[in-house]
This record gives sequence, structure tokens and C-alpha cells, in this order.
Amino acid sequence: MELKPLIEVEKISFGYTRENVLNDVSFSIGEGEIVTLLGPNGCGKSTLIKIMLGLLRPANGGVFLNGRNIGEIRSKTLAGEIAYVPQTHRSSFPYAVLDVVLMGRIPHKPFFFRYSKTDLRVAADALNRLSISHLAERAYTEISGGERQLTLIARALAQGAKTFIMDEPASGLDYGNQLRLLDQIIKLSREGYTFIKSTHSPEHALWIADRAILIKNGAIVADGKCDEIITSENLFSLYNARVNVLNLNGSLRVCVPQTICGCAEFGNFSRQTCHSEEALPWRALQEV
Ligand SMILES: Nc1ncnc2c1ncn2[C@@H]1O[C@H](COP(=O)(O)OP(=O)(O)OP(=O)(O)O)[C@@H](O)[C@H]1O
Repeated sequence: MELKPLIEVEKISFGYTRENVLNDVSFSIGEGEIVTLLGPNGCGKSTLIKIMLGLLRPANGGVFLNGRNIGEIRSKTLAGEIAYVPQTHRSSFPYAVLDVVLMGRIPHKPFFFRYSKTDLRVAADALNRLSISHLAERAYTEISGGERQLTLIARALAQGAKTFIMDEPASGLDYGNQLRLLDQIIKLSREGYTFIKSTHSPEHALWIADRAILIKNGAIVADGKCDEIITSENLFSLYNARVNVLNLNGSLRVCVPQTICGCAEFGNFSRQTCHSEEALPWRALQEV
């Protein structure tokens, strides 16, 4: 089924200097999709995200939200539509975590305002949803990087926008919080939210995303369903790393490196199992 285009990126080129970082990048995002941007360090993911948010102006091309050029939409209006979770964020002011989350309500407020009971409830719900209510009174400057990341995601939720653009949202999170974040994204997507997120984990894309856009040297090299384009060959082309994409139980896909500890044979990747023919559990899995 063809999804209604929500965001259209048309022929974007951009360079910080004379050299282009992005070249002729085009794609569209449908309402309710979860789209993952994948690519090696420095390939242009964050730059593309900043252009999609109107924070950087492209040299050529444009970004359209529901047909309107993003550069012409007032920032307050845009904030009601799109919430941004940046890769890293530091604050010099020791705001309480609750206050940082409440800042997500500002686009809904007039110039002079006080937070209403509804704002407080929305912020408390967002903290609760991310399981960080216990941090509410802590200073944002005195919590860990992962806790800050969760706070920013809660702020994005409190903002009430239906589209989330997230730059490596799982990067600072511990393993449990990474999985809980993926879970939240799936739940919110079922409620009609749209997600565009960059990641360095092809597995995260395989597990939750509808679509992946693979970027290399500032250009799109593949765009399609995760199951179809997150392949061993494409991962090698992106990361210069040999990885098998395996099918678990016919539904879940996982990435398994072909070589760890110098053993090139598929499956022989732990010191214990090295050179042991019997101990190859991965043989039972089907290679994609
Ligand atoms: N403010 C800047 N000024 C000049 N060059 C920049 C600036 N920000 C990024 N770049 C360069 O632009 C290119 C793309 O950077 P970008 O941050 O978009 O990559 P990325 O794919 O998000 O990388 P990573 O996965 O490491 O976060 C890189 O070569 C980077 O060095």
C-alpha cells in the first residue's frame, strides 16, 4: 500500500566547505513509517537530519513537510509537527529533568505563560513512559549521558509532535534501555507516530524499522525494506566488515560477524568453539 508522503527530500546537496557532504539525495517518508538511516561515520546522516529539520540550508534541493517547504515553516509551527532528539546535548544550566521535559510544551504556549496542569501531566506521563520518573528532580547536568538521552526522548514525547527525527537515539543507552527504546518506538508507531532515525546498529533497523536508507559518501546507495537491503553484501560495502545476516525462526534477523578472534570460518567465533566442529550452533540458522 502506498503511504501518503509526509516528508519529501528532493535532490539535496550540501557542503560545509566547497566540498559536498551530501550529493543529490532524494527520498520520501510516509506517514506512520519507521525509517532508519544507516551508514558509516562521517557519511552525512547527521547533516541530512539537520537539513530535514531546517537547521541547515541545502545548497540545492529542498525538504517538504506535507508539501510545504520546511524553510518557510515557522519554527514554532514546525516544533508542533516534528520533535528532534539530537545525538549529544549538553546544558550549562542545572535545570531539573522535569523542567527539561516541560520545555517540550513550549511550542504550545503563548509568549508569556505558566505551565498548566495538563503540561505537568503530559511531562509526568512522558517520564513514566521512559521509566525515568525517579530522575524528575535531578539536575540535567548531573545525570549520565544515557539518562540525558532518555530525558530528551521524554521531552520529544511531551512536545506532542507526531513525527520524531532521532540522531542515534540508542547510542548512549545501556542494553536494557536500548531494547525498551525500540519497544517504545514500535508502540508509538502503532499509535500513528512517524520515526526517522539514524543508527549504527543494522540489527535495530532489522528489528523495528519498515525501511532502511543506506548512505555512503553522502549519497543514497540503497533504499528499501530492511529485510531486502540489509544484506551481508550491503553491510560489507557500507562498513567494510564481513557480517552474516541470519534468519532466526524465520522472523527475527540477526547480524553475526564472520570473523572474531581471527577465525574466518562461519560460526567459529568464540575462543571456546574455535576449531570445534560440533560446537557450531549457527549452522542451524539459515543464512540470508
Ligand atoms: N560543522 C561542520 N563543519 C565542517 N564539516 C563538518 C561539520 N559537521 C560535519 N562535518 C563533516 O561532514 C561530514 C558528514 O558529517 P556527519 O556528522 O553528517 O556524519 P554522520 O554520518 O552523522 O557521522 P557519525 O556516524 O560519525 O555521527 C563529515 O566528513 C564531517 O567531518
